[in-house]
Amino acid sequence: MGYAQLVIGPAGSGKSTYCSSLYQHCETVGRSINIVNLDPAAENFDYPVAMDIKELISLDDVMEELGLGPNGALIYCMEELEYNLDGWFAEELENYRDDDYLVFDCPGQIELFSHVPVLRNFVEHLKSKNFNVCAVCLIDSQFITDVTKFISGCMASLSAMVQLELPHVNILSKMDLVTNKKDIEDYLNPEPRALLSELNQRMAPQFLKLNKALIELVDEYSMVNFVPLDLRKESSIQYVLGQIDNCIQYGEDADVKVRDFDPPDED
Ligand SMILES: Nc1nc2c(ncn2[C@@H]2O[C@H](COP(=O)(O)OP(=O)(O)OP(=O)(O)O)[C@@H](O)[C@H]2O)c(=O)[nH]1
Ligand SMILES: [Mg+2]
Repeated sequence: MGYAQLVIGPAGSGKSTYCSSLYQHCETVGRSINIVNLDPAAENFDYPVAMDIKELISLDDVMEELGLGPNGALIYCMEELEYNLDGWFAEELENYRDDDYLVFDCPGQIELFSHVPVLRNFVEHLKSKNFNVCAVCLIDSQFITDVTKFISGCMASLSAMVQLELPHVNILSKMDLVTNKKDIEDYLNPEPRALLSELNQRMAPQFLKLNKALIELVDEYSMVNFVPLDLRKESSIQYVLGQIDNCIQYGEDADVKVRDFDPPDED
């Protein structure tokens, strides 16, 4: 059984920075982790790249040779990855053992969840190779400043959830930039009724029914569950990682192993 995180979220939400902080954290605690770059446009990396989609295809080449714009070229690159799941990707994957832990740093384009089934098929492929996969969805805390933005963040996350059908950990990134913690706390574990009344105040009267439906949706899908992440704090990274590990049952077998080899009491 392998373990994998699929790190997703809007452009600039902090995915690559999260991956590199996670890598450093794991170095510190002596845990093995492999970060994979799935962004064909990525240029600089703050983490050692275990696998790189750019070895398969690069965005610049596609834009130049096919005359596509950046978003079209990205879709083309990701479809190329899909086409090579049993070829290039399977060969790369063979370098990893059964219990290895992979973290996929994805591109930020929303089209990847809303338009094309690439990531979904990618996930199915990982599952067929016996990986336990979890989606790690980053939302920039700077965007969650009022109820309308909060709902919009929830919807983005929900659309990924529905497309990918994966266990999901929602993360509020860049907590170091939040000066007034109180503003954010209202959204970390919000009361649906409080959200609704706030939303109703913000919107014109004809939206009352829609607001109610939206809040119910968010509530029923348990979307109102964001874990704050402050990369300055080792304890925060550790907590987030713990939540994700839990999701993919990482460490449960290891626990059993440790118990099996417990030395007998000496006295
Ligand atoms: N203050 C602060 N800045 C951050 C944090 N995480 C990311 N950033 C900054 O936000 C910007 C975007 O971060 P990235 O990690 O490149 O975001 P990304 O989601 O990988 O972006 P794309 O790959 O373009 O989709 C960079 O300038 C980062 O330095 C954080 O926790 N705190
Ligand atoms: Mg990135």
